Amino acid sequence: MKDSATPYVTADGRQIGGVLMDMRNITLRFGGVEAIKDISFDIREGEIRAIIGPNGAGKSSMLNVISGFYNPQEGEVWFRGKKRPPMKPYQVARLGIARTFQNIALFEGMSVLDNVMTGRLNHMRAGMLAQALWFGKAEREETENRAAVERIIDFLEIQAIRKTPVGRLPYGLKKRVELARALAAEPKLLLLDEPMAGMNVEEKEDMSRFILDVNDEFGTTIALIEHDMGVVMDLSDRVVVMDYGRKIGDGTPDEVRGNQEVIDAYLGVAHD
Ligand SMILES: Nc1ncnc2c1ncn2[C@@H]1O[C@H](COP(=O)(O)OP(=O)(O)OP(=O)(O)O)[C@@H](O)[C@H]1O
Repeated sequence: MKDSATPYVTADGRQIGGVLMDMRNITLRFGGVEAIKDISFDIREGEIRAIIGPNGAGKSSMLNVISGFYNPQEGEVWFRGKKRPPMKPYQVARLGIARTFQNIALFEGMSVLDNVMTGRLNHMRAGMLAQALWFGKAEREETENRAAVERIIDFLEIQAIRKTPVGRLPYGLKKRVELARALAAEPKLLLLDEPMAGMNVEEKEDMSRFILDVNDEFGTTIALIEHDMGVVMDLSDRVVVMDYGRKIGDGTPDEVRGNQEVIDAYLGVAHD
């Protein structure tokens, strides 16, 4: 089965490797509220992994633990075979974890190109003075960064709007620019917070295709939270189901669909 760490090839020919991220017995509290209760799951290299659950289940909290926004009171976060100590989000980003946000977080007055360039900040090493004087290493780095960003802009088919200020774009395209910016960081793990929220059917289809293409083309491991069940079941290799801060299901879309506790949670069956 796919729970062991043995690499395998999916039905559509994608390579799934060993464990990339391992969440072990995570508990997160806000005062008296236990948003996450002793949850363990892993994310494997090359996988598309979804976290689903009814409102208030703890999904955003979990994504925020993965991205370093919250540090859990209990449990361990392992990334690329190493236990990750409590960190700030920018330190987590440097480890190779990038994310998008539920409420788009772009610079509205800046062009698409400049927004995507901000995703490269972790790849800019030359000092400020060298950059200001524009020579040597700084110049090489700038050329490399521009080339990487242009590749992503082409890949996500946003060439036509590269000079447009983000504030003027329709919602679906802003979401795509946010994806581009996260990809510009060349992450090992890409976190998507409700990538389809607020989109129409056509925009959802486009976004689904881009998520699959990113995973396939760049081999990026993806973890996402999403409310649209059809999308989740179509895209994901495995799904974690949360309810009231607990994990109530974990497996392939088919396994999760057949899980009675999951069905009850979604139908709103009362808890004891
Ligand atoms: N910063 C916070 N302070 C206090 N309580 C919080 C905070 N963030 C989340 N919670 C609580 O933790 C629980 C889980 O919330 P969370 O937002 O993680 O759920 P969710 O599954 O993402 O919900 P939704 O689908 O509605 O976004 C809820 O009871 C929520 O009220």
